[in-house]
Amino acid sequence: MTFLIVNGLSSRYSSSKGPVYAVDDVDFELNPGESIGIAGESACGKSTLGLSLIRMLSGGTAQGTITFDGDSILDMDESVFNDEYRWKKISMIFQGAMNSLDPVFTINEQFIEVLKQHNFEGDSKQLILDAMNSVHLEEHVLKKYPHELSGGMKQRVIIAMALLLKPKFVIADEPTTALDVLIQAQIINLLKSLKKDGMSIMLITHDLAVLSEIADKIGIMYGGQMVEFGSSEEIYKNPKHPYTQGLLESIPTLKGNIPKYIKGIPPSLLDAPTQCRFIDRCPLAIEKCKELPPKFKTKTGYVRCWLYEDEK
Ligand SMILES: Nc1ncnc2c1ncn2[C@@H]1O[C@H](COP(=O)(O)OP(=O)(O)OP(=O)(O)O)[C@@H](O)[C@H]1O
Repeated sequence: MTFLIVNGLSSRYSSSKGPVYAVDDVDFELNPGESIGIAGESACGKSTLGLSLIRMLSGGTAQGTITFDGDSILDMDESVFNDEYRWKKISMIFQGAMNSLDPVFTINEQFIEVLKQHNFEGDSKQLILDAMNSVHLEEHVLKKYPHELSGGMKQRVIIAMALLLKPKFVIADEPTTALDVLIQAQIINLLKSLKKDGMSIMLITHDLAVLSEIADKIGIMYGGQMVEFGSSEEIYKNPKHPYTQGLLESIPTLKGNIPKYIKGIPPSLLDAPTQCRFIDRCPLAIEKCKELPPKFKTKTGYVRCWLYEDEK
């Protein structure tokens, strides 16, 4: 029983240098209450994937199919999507949003403004209190201005804003970046408790270690493609793609393993994918990798790597 099915999703931006292949042919699906972690290096298309799901790509277009609760959301009129989906069923915590709180308004005024923008008619006070409650912030915080709050509290306010209309799916784009480690742990615990209450989360991060706490499934992005997708258990215990293996080996462990790093730089997204995106950095590359690998099925998902061709 899936509630979200993403199939062949490709998102492109136009730029002065030509199209940017920011997301290329991505598939994944989620069951109710399941959460997915999206990991990968900077500029590999993680935010673009999230923005495509909430239809907020600026300067870009998305193709393929996204089915949410049985509706094909890329085919919907913008007004229908806005009235019925955006913020109500699918919401997003944008990267760096805590720095965009308006310094001249109290937190309560900013909540009310958000509700106004959504044409909300109803008991706004109760809705705001519910959202504050779900992020464990006390009512008195509503009277404060952003500069009176710590970074962790501001991030909670941003999460509360995303939860205001009680969506069932929240995309959290790097919600712990720029917070110190203790606050990071608090925010991750908060996301965990939201998940426990039944919310599905897409957690976008470049930090694979953070994902283990939240994600039931993981998608590893590289050069705009999801090069591996599967259950988090499979990805952590039996990573298949050499890039996933490299990412996992780059995490420092308490056992004292020396973290390895992946040499080289990611490909330019200005070039359309015609061969394996990882070919220049892959220690296991073979001749066949000059062809674009399809998605080979794994136990719980797929891997885009020719090394798994025989396991079809
Ligand atoms: N509005 C835009 N117009 C043109 N290109 C864009 C636009 N937004 C992003 N890009 C490009 O698309 C590619 C993917 O960017 P994206 O922000 O999705 O990556 P990311 O994995 O989220 O990176 P980060 O971890 O640094 O946030 C990058 O090459 C980026 O420069």
